[in-house]
Amino acid sequence: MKTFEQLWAELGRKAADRPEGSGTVAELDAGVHAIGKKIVEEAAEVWMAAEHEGTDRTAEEISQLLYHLQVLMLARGIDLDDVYAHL
Ligand SMILES: N=c1c2ncn([C@@H]3O[C@H](COP(=O)(O)OP(=O)(O)OP(=O)(O)O)[C@@H](O)[C@H]3O)c2ncn1[C@@H]1O[C@H](COP(=O)(O)O)[C@@H](O)[C@H]1O
Repeated sequence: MKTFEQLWAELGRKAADRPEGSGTVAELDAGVHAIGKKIVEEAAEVWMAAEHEGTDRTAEEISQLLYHLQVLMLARGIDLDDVYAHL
């Protein structure tokens, strides 16, 4: 288990160190357009899970959506504080 902030720190390190086999590095290399499509796909899966599946499945889909949102933030150079400023 990890928190949103712990995942953010981990993904930041992956983006900087670019370790072999990292899905995050591959997704960053695919670019903002591809990451955006992944976000839309995961958002739809969150919606479907919330309507038709259980709490655990919905939480899992939400975690994947949060992951892809963080990858997009890295791709666009957006920090947590940039987002928190709008909450
Ligand atoms: N939390 C996640 C995470 N959530 C979602 N995903 C990715 O998003 C995909 C979503 O799963 P789906 O089943 O919806 O997608 P799919 O269509 O079956 O898979 P794809 O064909 O799209 O890859 C997964 O296959 C992962 O590629 C994640 N990939 C990585 N992480 C975490 O990110 C960290 C860094 O990961 P790496 O960069 O891969 O080392 C690690 O702590 C990981 O646990």
